[in-house]
Amino acid sequence: MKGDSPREAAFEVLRAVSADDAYANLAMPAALRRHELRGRDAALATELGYGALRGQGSYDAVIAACVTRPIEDLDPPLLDALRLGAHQLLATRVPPHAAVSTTVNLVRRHVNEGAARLANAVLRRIGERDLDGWAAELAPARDADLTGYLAFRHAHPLWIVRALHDALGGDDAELEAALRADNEPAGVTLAVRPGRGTVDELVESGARPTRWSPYGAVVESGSPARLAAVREGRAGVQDEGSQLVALALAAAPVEPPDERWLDLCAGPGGKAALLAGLLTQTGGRLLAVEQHEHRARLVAQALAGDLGEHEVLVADATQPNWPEADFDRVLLDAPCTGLGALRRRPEARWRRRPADVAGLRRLQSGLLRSALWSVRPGGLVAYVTCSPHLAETVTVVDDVLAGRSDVERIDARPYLPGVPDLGDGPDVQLWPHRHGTDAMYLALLRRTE
Ligand SMILES: C[S@@+](CC[C@H](N)C(=O)[O-])C[C@H]1O[C@@H](n2cnc3c(N)ncnc32)[C@H](O)[C@@H]1O
Repeated sequence: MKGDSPREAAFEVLRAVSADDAYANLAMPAALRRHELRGRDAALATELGYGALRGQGSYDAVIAACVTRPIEDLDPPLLDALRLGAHQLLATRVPPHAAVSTTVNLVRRHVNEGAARLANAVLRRIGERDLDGWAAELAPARDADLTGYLAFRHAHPLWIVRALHDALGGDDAELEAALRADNEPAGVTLAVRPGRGTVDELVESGARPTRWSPYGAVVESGSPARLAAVREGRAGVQDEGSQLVALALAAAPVEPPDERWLDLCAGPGGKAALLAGLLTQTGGRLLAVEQHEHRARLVAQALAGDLGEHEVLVADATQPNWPEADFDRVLLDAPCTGLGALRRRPEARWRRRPADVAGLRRLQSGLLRSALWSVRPGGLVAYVTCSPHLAETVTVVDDVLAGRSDVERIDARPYLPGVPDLGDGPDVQLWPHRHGTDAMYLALLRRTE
């Protein structure tokens, strides 16, 4: 049993995701702890579990081609085990006989002997082709329908492939690179709280500095909680793209005074902590607003050791209860589909629905109006999403600015110094395949009157 603990852990995570709607990035660490997995065993469990979840749509199509009944009629634990087996056969270097026998054993333990026999037959059929072979059999032809082919080959729902295609301006080669990057595990990036922690300290503990953010460092292996700076609140987990967009808001010029900053959607507080740290150095005050009480508590925790003035307010930011035009800089890190962070959330692509976009877009527009209402003439608003979907990015900003003459869209690119491949501006779209960051979007807006 002990030797197979990585597969047990991966299987438990798949079960938690499909039966209980769990988030894999929370379920996996818990499963690793339960099975006391570390080092290579933990890495194997994570690769198998996350890989099976990322590839689920395509693996289900392959499994469906190898069984005679609809896959919805399969016992759910059997289906999850088959997904785990399909991933090992089609996307890892696990020898096929090991992929089959370990999966069959899982099914025997968790379902029954009859299901184990079925699993054995299905997995042998799956192993008759590699992923390209299955794509040739099940996906549209690459030449006839590129997005349909890529959706299968790189395991993304078609609507997401289309959204990324549009956001990349229709560049087919880049689209494939973007899809591939979503399937690459992302390292854990930390941000030090300015004035409280230093990147040198993280580097001395084995992390490597991020390429562009002067506050970031990447932890290649092990839990970040082992670092004293993280345990003591002087650094926190934050993607480099998130750091860069918050830093851009802080770097763009504003005529003094420049001392009242607002974070409209602050939970869980990563960007608020970065902004509060910067404000401590120049003197100023941060108001961090968050609608959900439990997330507001996380913001308060993130800001706990901050030496500057700050306040955390639980409120709906579409209904501001603070004075109009009272802030010099406003960050709106809007709730979004999260399509820019798919590499960190293995199951998210199959859970999100295209219908989510319209509701979010309405909320994003309402929040952006509040942000512009809150900022004083001459002040700046950063509209940020961790999604590159045009309906959540450029379109929201275009819609809200339409017919308004009191807001100027400024070129955000100079405020991400050194970052290459930022396109024609004025907005910035970061990409995992170009920048190694999450796909953060940033529009910088100045109130002119
Ligand atoms: C993308 S997250 C923000 C991430 C955060 N800026 C960070 O760096 O840690 C969006 C947040 O907005 C909050 N939110 C959603 N609707 C809101 C509203 N109407 N007013 C205030 N906060 C809202 C969500 O609860 C969520 O915590």
